[in-house]
Order: sequence, then structure tokens, then C-alpha cells
Amino acid sequence: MSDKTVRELAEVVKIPLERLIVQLKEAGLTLSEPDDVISDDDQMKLLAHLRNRHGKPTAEIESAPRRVTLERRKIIEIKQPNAPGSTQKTISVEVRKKKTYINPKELKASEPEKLEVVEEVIQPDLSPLPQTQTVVDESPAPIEPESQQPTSTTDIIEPVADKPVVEQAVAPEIAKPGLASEHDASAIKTEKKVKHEKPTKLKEAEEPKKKLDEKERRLEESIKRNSERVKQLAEGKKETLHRNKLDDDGRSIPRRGKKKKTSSRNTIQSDGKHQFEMPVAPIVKEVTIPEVIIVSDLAQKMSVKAALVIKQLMKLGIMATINQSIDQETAAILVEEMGHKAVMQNEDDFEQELLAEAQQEDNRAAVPRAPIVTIMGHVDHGKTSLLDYIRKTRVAAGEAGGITQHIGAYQVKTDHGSVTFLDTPGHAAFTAMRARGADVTDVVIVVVAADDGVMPQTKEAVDHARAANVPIIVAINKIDKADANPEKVMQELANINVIPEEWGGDVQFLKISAKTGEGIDDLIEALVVQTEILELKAPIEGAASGIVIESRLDKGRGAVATILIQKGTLENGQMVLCGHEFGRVRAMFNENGKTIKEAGPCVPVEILGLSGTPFAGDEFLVVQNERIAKDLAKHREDRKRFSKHAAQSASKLDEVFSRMTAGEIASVNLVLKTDVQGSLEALRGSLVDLSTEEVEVKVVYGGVGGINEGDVNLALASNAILMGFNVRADATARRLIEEKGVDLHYYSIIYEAIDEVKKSISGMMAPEIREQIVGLAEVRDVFKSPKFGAIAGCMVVDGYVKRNLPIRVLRENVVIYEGQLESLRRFKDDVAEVKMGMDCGIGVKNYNDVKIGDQIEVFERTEVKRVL
Ligand SMILES: Nc1nc2c(ncn2[C@@H]2O[C@H](COP(=O)(O)OP(=O)(O)OP(=O)(O)O)[C@@H](O)[C@H]2O)c(=O)[nH]1
Repeated sequence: MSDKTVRELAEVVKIPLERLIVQLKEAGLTLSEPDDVISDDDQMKLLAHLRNRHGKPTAEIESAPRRVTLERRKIIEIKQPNAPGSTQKTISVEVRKKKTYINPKELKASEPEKLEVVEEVIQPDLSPLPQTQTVVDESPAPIEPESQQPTSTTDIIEPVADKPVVEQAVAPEIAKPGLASEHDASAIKTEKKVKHEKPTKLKEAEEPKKKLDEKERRLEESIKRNSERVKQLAEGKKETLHRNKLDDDGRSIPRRGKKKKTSSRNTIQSDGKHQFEMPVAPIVKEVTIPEVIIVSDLAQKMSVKAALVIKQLMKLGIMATINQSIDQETAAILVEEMGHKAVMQNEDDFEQELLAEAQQEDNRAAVPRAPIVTIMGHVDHGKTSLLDYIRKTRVAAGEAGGITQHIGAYQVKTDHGSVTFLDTPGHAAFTAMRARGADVTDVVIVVVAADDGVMPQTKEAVDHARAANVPIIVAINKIDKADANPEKVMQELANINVIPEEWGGDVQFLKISAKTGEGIDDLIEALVVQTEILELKAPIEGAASGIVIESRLDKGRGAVATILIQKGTLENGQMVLCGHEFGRVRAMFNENGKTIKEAGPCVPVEILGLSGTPFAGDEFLVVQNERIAKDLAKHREDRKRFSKHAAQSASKLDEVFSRMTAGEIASVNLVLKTDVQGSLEALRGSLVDLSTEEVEVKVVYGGVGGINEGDVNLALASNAILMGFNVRADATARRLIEEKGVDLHYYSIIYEAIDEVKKSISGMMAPEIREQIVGLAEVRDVFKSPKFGAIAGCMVVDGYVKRNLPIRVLRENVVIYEGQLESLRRFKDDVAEVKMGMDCGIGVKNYNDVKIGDQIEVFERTEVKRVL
């Protein structure tokens, strides 16, 4: 309020001038002229008078609020450019305006400073944090132009979410007083509640600078507090993210889907620092090491670069490339060297673990099943003819339009049940399967031609069947022939301990003709009877498992495998694992090429859908989980690739005693090959006589002639030691022996062989004189030399020939002479050594009977200490 004339006041309050003059008079004021000046005090007096007249005491005016505060809120949005590379960000900011109106009288009293600062710091509510975003101090939003005139204003700009508070004080203005009219008085009452300031506030107002400093300090504190809180929240979030990214073992697992750039590595905190913290102590990892591991895989397991592993390997004296595999022991040393913990992993454990996961416990009910039959016999005795006859007459019957095809096995239906035949005749295939661990055959049919009698391979077949502990049925074939003599065949078989039932033995003998079909029904009948004796059973329900009979790659259909189901039922579409191959069964066919949807025990089926061609003899099983199938297939593949000598389980003569005492073996199995029948019988008898109470010496097979692939397979299948008496292994057999680690011993004196086996079972083996064949030369021509006698023109086909080393002359893999070299020449020059792939002339000392096709074996003798 300010001094005015009476007229002016009448205009302001909008009442007639005369009426105002009367009111002034009533109020006891001496103002009667329109131009008289009415002071503020007078205006207040007039106001008091008017209030009194309307029944309101003057005290009320006195106690009227001296200060009125108005608040306003407004939310504005600020566009904030963020860190380089990231998108622009919108920040919502709440602006709070506070206006305080103060009675001018009070202000007068607070001279010289007409200022009051009202402070209020409002903590922004930061929880919950809506999103992780970089928090930056916001500059205050422009403040609206003031339409009113507050005595004091404090604007509080508050971020809506995670923004710090910024306050801005605006210089106060003095409110204009209302007029002393009745109308004005009510206006003053309602709109401008004037209130006297408290003495303390007034005191504060006297020190506005101090207050501002204080405000600034508090503001700073507030910002600090908020940023601290934001930091904590961000930290918490980071931790949660990190935890989510870790698996149970604490290893980092990659995030699925699109990679976001907001990884913890790239997150910048409000204070601009990266959140990554350097580990303060070395991290010790548990590194599982399989039997063989590739350098790069090992590096990955230790979370180091492959170059570092290669460097460490160099320090250990091993030169390896990134893709090279190193053995378990080396890897373990390296892991320990690098400060981690090596955990040796047994490959079998891994496989067992996965298999256990894949297979449920086998407590399924077993039902009678068909026998699985293999046909063996000497060459041309009629094995194939017999199989063909049975298939032709039995399989195609009732399968109108069916295309009979060779799928490696087929099933025959009889009145008494079914019989499954394996379509790979011969003991070689049978033993090869067994060597691979597949004992599928239940019964062996030994075919003997009635006109030919028992031949060497007949005996082999009997031995192989016996080694496998499989019952035999003898089929005396070709009885339609005029010169057929079944009695002679029976006699010869009885000589090798295959006694016919009618002679009191336990073997069924059937007279058949694969040509006319005579006796074949009886043969099948005999098979069914044998099955009943064997009580063959298999579960029909549940996941299928069995053996791969054969496999091939078909141009149009891909990998095709014939499998024989041994347990359960195989259904179309199931995931199967076959050796190191796996896949979903796309289609299934029976032996007639007919599509089938499911197959039970003893049914041979052809399946499509495998990742590749498995080996004959590989085990197949249905795996519910594709991941396990894949893992196992890969594991087997790796194992095959890395460990060529995986089959180290083959028995070794020098291990006999230790394995015997450890209770691992109760018998020493031998496969014996000799140069002549006489030495075979002598050796066999002497060796079997070595059997003691603790250990039995068994000759699982004894034969005459060089050692062939079949012998090696038999040794493998029966965990036997191979012995060659004056005979050698042929090239294929040698390869297999080396690959599978079969223990092979050559002898030329019977006593030596007996002595060695004796010592091995008594654990007293003397230092072994180990012979190592260092070279082999083939005789391509023979010349006569007056000085040296017969000179063999040779080609060195393996290793090397050394002049001073002992040699043996072999004819058809049988040793015919052992001695020394007389001369070794190349183009008329005497030489000390000739390497593989070179021609040379060899003169054998005191031996002139060398012939084209003979082989000259060069060997070295070394003494090896026995370790038991
Ligand atoms: N007369 C007559 N001949 C037969 C009989 N069985 C087979 N043959 C003949 O004997 C020969 C050999 O028969 P295969 O069935 O090939 O003999 P295999 O045992 O399979 O011979 P390999 O496969 O070489 O081991 C063929 O010419 C047949 O025709 C038979 O019962 N009677």
C-alpha cells in the first residue's frame, strides 16, 4: 500500500467519493476533501473501522498471516546429448516454484535488506530406478516469467527420477498492499494472506549471503548423495547382470540373442569411470584334461591365449602348434605350471556318464526272441548257397512284389518262431565283428561239404565258434552229390572234438542240400530247438539298442546302415547314435525294401538319416536327447582320431602275472600259428600243461601257416596273445597288430616259447631279448655268382637292410632259414645299408636255395628289462 488521495482511493475500491468521505469521518479521520492525501496508516485505520462495523475485531487484522507461500509444479523435458555413439536422451525434469508473499510492514521492519530466502531441498525419489542410464547434472530449465510479484521466490528444479536437484533462487519482489476499502480488505484476506515474519527468519534474512552459501553447500551435498545412490543402484544392477551371466560353475556364459553394446565392459558410470575391476589375486581354475587335448582347447580352458600355451610347452621342450594334440600327462604338467589345477578325465568315465544319462535303467520285461545265426565253413562248401536258398524260399514268401535285397541280415519266419541270419558268411567276418566287441551270434552253423570233408577252414570255424562260446550246429551239405560221404564228415569232426548227438555228443548234425533244399526245413527246426535250449530273451518295450551289421554311402539316400535290433523297439523319427555317427531315423526298410515304421528285437532293418557311415560291429542305441547323441558321437570321433592305440587292453605276455595277481584274469589265452602240424600239436600240448590252480593256459586257436588278419581279430576278440612259431604275420595282419597293440611273439625253438609262458605266469620273467624286425626285402630275381653262390636280386619293401644284422628267409610267411648275410651290394658296390624302395643284391651265408618270391627279414635283438 502507498499514500493516495481520497479520490484515488475511491476509484481504486470503486465506491462513490462521498461515501468514502463519510466512512473516513466515521473512522474518526479528518479527511473530508477529495484531494486530501490518505496515508497508509489512515488506510489501515479505515480498514479496522470497517471490520469493526462488520463485527470483526481489529486483532484479527493484526494476526492475519504475514506471509503467504504459493507452490507450483511443472514437468518439462530436456533433450540431452549423451556419450559419443549413443542415442540422444530425454530427461524429465520437475520444476517446483515456490512464491512467498510477505507483509511490507514486516519488510520495513527488516531494513536494510528487503529479502527473504526460503529454502527447501527436496530429495528426489530415486527408487525404483527406471532404467540404467548415465546420469548427468542437468542445467535448470528456463523459469517462467513472473506474472505475480512475490516477495520471495524459490524455484526447485527436481529431476523426476534419477536427477539431482538444482535450486534456483529468484530475487523477491515486494507485494503491493491492497486498499483499505471493505472490498479490498476481503480481497487481501483471501488472496494475500499477509503474515508477520518470525524474528529468526528475519535474522536469517539479514544474512542472505551466508544463506546462499549454505544453500550451495547443501545443494552440492544433495548432488553428491544422489550420484552416490545412483552409483550404488548401477552397481547393484551390474552385479545382477553379472550373476545372470554366470553359470553354476562361475564360468561366463555368452548371452543369447543380439549382442548389446551395453555390456559391463562398456558401461560408464556417472563419474565417468569404467566398472571393470582388475582381479587382485590370480584365478586358479580347475582344468579337466581328457586323454588327448588340442593346444587351442587347453588354452581356452585356462582362459589364456594359445600362444602362451605354446610358449610354455616350448619351455617344457615340446614344440607344438595350435592345432596339435598333446597327451594328458603333458597337459597336466603344463596346467600345473601355469598355476591351475589339473583334473584328469577318463574318457570312459565321460562316455559312461553320457550313456547313463542317455539310457534308463534296464529293468524291462524280457520276452523270448529269435536266434541270430552265422554260417561258417570251408571255401566252396556251400555257405552262400545255403543262405540264398533260405532267403529265396522263406523271406520272399508272402511278401508279394517285395524286392529281395542283401542288407547284411534277414529274418525267416517258421511255424515255431523266427530265425535271423547274418548274411556275411565265414569266420573272418564273424571274428572281425567280435574283435569290435559285437557278440551278436547265438548259434553258428558249420557247413561241411559231404564230398570234401573237414578242411582247414572247417577247423578254424569250429575254433572261432568255440572261442566265442557259441553253440554249433553242423550242416553236412551237398548230400545230393553221388560222392557224398556224411559218415566220413562226422568222423572227422569227432576227431576235432565235435561229437554228434547220435554218437553221444552235444552237437546237432543235419544232412542238407543247398541245391535241392533237402533237409533245410529240418535245419531251421533244429535252430528253433537250439533257441529253446538257450532260452534267448530280449525286452520288446522301450528304447532300442543293437549292432550295426553293415553300412554304405548311397548316392541318393546318403548314409545307409543295416542294424540289428537286440533290445527294445526302434521307431521312425527317433534319434540314434551308431558308433561315432548319429542322426534321426528318416526312414526304415526291411530286407524286402518295404518301408516299416517300427522294428523289434532280432529284426534287421536298413535305416536312413545318419550323419555318416558307422562301422560294422558298432553299437547303436536310441538317445532321447540330441545334444547327448552329438556329444557322444563327437567324443568317439575325437577318440578315434587321437588315440590310435586305444585298444591297448589286449593281453600282454609280460603283464600276465600282474593281471593274474590283481585278480583281473584267470586264464592266459593264446592264438598259436606254426609252420607245421607237428610243432603245433607239440606246442599246444606243452602250453596247456602249464596251467596251474591260479591260471589256466588256453590255446583258443591253433593253426598252421602265416599269421593273417583273422588270427589277429581272434586274438583281439578273445583277449589272446599271438604266438608265431617259425611263421610271420602278413602285411594286413602286421598293420592290425600295430594299430590294436596286440602282443605278438615269434619263436623258433619250442622250449623258448614254453619257458616264456611259464615265466610269465610265475612272475619271474627274465630280461626279455626282444626282437625287432628292422627291414624286409622281397626276392625279385636270383643270380648265380661263382664267388658267393646264389645272389638274390631284392627290393627293400620295408625299413632297411643292414649288412651285419641277422636275417631270416621266409617263404609264404614261414621261416625257412635263419642266418647271416654274406654280401650286400648295390650296383656292384659293397654297401653297409640299403633303405626302403631301393634294389640290392643279397647273398645269404651258407644258403643257396633262395627263390623268387621269398622274403628276407632283417632283425635286431635287444635286451629289455621286464617290469612287473
Ligand atoms: N551239388 C551241390 N552243389 C552245391 C550245393 N551247395 C553249393 N553247391 C555248389 O558249390 C559251389 C560253392 O558254393 P558256395 O555257396 O559259393 O560256397 P561258399 O562256401 O559260399 O564259398 P565261398 O563264398 O567261396 O566261401 C557252387 O558252385 C554251388 O553251386 C549242394 O548242396 N549241392
